[in-house]
Amino acid sequence: MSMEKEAMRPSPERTPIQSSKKRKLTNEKQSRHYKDESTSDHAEIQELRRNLPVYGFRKRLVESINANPENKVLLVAAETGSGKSTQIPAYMLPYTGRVVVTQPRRVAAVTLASRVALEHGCKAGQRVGYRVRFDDCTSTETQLIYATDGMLLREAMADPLLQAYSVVFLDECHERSLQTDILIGVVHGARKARKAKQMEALQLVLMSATLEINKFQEFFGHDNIIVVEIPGRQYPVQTLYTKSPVEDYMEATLATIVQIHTHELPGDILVFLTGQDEIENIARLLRQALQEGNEQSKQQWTGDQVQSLRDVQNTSSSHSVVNGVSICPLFAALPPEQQLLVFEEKPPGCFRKIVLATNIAETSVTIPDIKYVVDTGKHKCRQVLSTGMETLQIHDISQAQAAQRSGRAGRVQAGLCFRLFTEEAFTKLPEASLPEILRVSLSQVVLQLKGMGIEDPREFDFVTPPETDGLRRAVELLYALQALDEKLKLTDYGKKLANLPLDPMYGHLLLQSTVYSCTREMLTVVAVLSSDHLLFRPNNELAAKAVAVHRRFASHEGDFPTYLNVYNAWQNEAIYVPAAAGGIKAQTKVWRRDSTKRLLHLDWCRQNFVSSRSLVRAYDIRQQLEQLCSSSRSGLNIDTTISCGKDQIKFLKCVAAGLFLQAAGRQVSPEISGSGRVGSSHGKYVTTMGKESVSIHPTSLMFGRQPPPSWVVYSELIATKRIYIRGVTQIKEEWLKEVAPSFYG
Ligand SMILES: Nc1ncnc2c1ncn2[C@@H]1O[C@H](COP(=O)(O)OP(=O)(O)OP(=O)(O)O)[C@@H](O)[C@H]1O
Repeated sequence: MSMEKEAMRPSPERTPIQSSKKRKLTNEKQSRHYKDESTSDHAEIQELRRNLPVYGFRKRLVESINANPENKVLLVAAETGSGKSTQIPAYMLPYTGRVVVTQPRRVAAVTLASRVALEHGCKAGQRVGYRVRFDDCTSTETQLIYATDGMLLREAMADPLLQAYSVVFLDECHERSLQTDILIGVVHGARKARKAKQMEALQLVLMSATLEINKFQEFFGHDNIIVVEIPGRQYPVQTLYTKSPVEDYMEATLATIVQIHTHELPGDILVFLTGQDEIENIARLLRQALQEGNEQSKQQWTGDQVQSLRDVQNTSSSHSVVNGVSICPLFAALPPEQQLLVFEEKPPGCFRKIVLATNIAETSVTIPDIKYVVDTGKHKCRQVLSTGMETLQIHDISQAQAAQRSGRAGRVQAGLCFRLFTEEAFTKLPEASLPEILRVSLSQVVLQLKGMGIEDPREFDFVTPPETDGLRRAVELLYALQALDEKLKLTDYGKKLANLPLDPMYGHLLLQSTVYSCTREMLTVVAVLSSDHLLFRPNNELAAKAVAVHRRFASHEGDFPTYLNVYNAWQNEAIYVPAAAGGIKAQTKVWRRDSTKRLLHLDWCRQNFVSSRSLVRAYDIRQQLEQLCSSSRSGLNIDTTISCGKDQIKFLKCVAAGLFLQAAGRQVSPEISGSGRVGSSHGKYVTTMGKESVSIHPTSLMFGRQPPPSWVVYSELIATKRIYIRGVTQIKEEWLKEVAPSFYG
């Protein structure tokens, strides 16, 4: 791609967004997450807070929430970076009981809590804390909780009146995430119920930079809301467009990063890509470009070492420093502690950070020192096909998302946003994103609503009601899982499913393990499925070695038994001590005393081309699921030690029983069989639900297996140019009738 610098220059008529007031705080002293209060410049942080646009509105905001006898809903619309998420909830603290602020994403909830704790002179978990799936960092003294929307929804299942809270803030409402949308209805219901019972009023605040005020006026009623619009932003962000459409946005991304790096002033770069694959590819190409650049002009880029950050496995998705440039990936599947590395200061000798992120960095997060944003204008989002199957596909973003992305610059200094599309293309983007409720499978939501006692989901107060077809499909799925009875009431089994923080299908897989006596094994499989890809395949000369090493884990039966083999091998051959129990230091101590020649966790992972992060995350999730399953409070009371041992059939039947709705049979194409290539990796399968034609994904161990399995179940569908299945395990067709007679009988 030829992307001339001139093409990216701002045209005179494009005036950058103006700051309401010039601020002259230097960014060197910006405090970082997790920095102890004693070492931070508290006075400077307080001055920063006073300089935020929302500060002048604090009295009005507090009064709107506090002196609000009619209990109206407050809508706050203010620019990105103006202080909504960090300041407004905290303004309420002296005047109210417990406050919860929801975020669509966990990284935002965690980093906001850390930042606000720092601003208030405490540590996360004290007065300010967070709650995200599999991680509760709150205590009895916590008054301000940042939580993912999913976590608050889960709390509402146990406490529909949300009695623990005085004020609920729903942040980033413009995103219309499924859980936030449902929460709006749930909190609305809780408010009415509390009023009817003459209990303390529950205050509700909706916040966003790009709030569709009309939509919410319609929902709550014009007279029931107070709108506070706060103008101005802290620092200006100049937006630049390409002169003509780019042909290949990956190429354009790389060229733009290199262009910024070589021609623009110091400042960190945040790049929005669609997923892990793209991030890893750009990271690899960037490392090459930086190394080559260094060969050509050593004097231009200081620092000449390729180094890895401490404790981080050197894989293509790891943080790495090349010639003084730190390359940091940020995507949802990265374990939380890896995600947080992005927010840390650059290592010594490093003068620029380049963050390669998915849309998890799009809202609510402040990555200090970001001056440049590169926006591909794309994201990956879930979409239900007409057959009811859910896929992940790449789509254009909305104008609201583009505004959020550019808002990640200009938070601690003036910024520049490079949009890799034309201005005309921008005007053609939809103003707001299509609410997630219209795009995704609703089975989990229907299960949650039923768990909250809402018998008929059609009667729920939806901001945007889902399509009847979507609801019908969700109810059918839950009925097929026997979570609902003939009258569509939640069964006891359904209650158990609703208590698991898992997709209903994975929850079902886990609960089926009690029937097939393989709970120990299935806990591991479900934990691995909730983590990320375990096996790491490098894109370089080590690829063949990795394939050979992986062979020892490979099970002829497919991906699930292979996951189990990897996890069990790690448990037997590696020494791992979780951070809470002493981490690396404790591991090294055990290792010194160990006579069995086990390897340290990271060494084992490196040697076996296994992602250390995915294993640690799977380990954490497994621990928590195990606790939940065995506790009587959850109503599950499962013996988590029951194992099928070497009885592979029990294990495979359980996989079939858990995923019977995701089964596919092999379709032998005549032309392929005619050419004698029966069973080649080109083999296609047809799903039993929806009769979709699918292929095995190349990352599955089943890809290209000879002979190919006749019947499989799968954990995931991926749609690119064709539809692929991943997490593929071989089953027998006759098992389907045995394990799900009411469906296949
Ligand atoms: N971790 C951090 N490090 C440094 N400064 C921060 C940090 N978090 C927040 N800030 C400062 O506080 C400002 C306000 O952040 P806040 O997240 O409250 O804004 P916001 O209005 O909620 O933005 P958005 O709509 O993008 O979520 C930022 O612009 C930045 O100047």
